[in-house]
Amino acid sequence: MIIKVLTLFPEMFQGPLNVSIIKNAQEKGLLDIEYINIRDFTDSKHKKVDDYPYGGGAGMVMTPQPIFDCYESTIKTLHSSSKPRTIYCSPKGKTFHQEMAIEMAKEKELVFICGHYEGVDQRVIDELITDEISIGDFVLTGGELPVAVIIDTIARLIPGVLGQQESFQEESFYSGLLEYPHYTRPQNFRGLTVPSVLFSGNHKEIEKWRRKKSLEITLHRRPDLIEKAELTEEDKKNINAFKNHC
Ligand SMILES: Cc1cccc(C(=O)NCC2(NC(=O)c3cccc4nocc34)CCCC2)c1
Repeated sequence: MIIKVLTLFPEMFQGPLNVSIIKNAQEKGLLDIEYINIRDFTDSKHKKVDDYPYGGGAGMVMTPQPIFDCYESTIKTLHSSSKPRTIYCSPKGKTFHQEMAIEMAKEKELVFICGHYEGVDQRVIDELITDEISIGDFVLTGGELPVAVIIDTIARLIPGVLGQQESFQEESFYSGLLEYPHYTRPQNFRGLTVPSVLFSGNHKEIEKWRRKKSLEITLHRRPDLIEKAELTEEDKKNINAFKNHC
């Protein structure tokens, strides 16, 4: 997959997308991420990329010219004849969730445009953007971190990016429930012990315990996920038992 990120701050991405699994994916050639600095495309002699908002008000707005020129130059380097999927992260966007990551991971090429200050001139969104996406309801200083989050969720879905072991984790998410508690060595840490079922070697019992813990945690913290999950008869019995105990 080829990803182009149009941003004023390419350095913002050097940390999160240059380590571990995502770095590995790029080294394996499964993913090619290029950062293009929008500032390199401004035609103002003072390198201006933002300006005061028409109609007044606080803050600055990113001007359209550098973004349009940066975008047009970028898509020339892409292979798809049609206009590529172009994502703008913003508080007004559709709330991001795993299904959207799965759908985007099927694309061969993706372009991200990062807003900063108060955002981009609306004409950028109207003319260039195919998907306006939000990662949640909170205030940020810029749209770079949301782009990094979305790239992370997509990259791990590209075949070959996750090792055998990690991709197994993938399955657990699709159960639609929150994960059971994880434990590792030592068995007794400062007197804090690990549930004994995990040493029983009885994989059926261990699976039952894990499923029960997932249901319990999900019921308490994200009951909305229970509605959507595929539940067995045993799951429903366990849920009723939890509800009766509460
Ligand atoms: C609830 C709310 C209301 C009004 C403004 C803001 C706000 O944070 N405005 C600042 C910007 N925020 C985001 O881009 C941004 C923020 C949050 C989630 C996101 N998911 O994608 C992009 C996201 C917009 C231009 C530059 C940064 C937030």
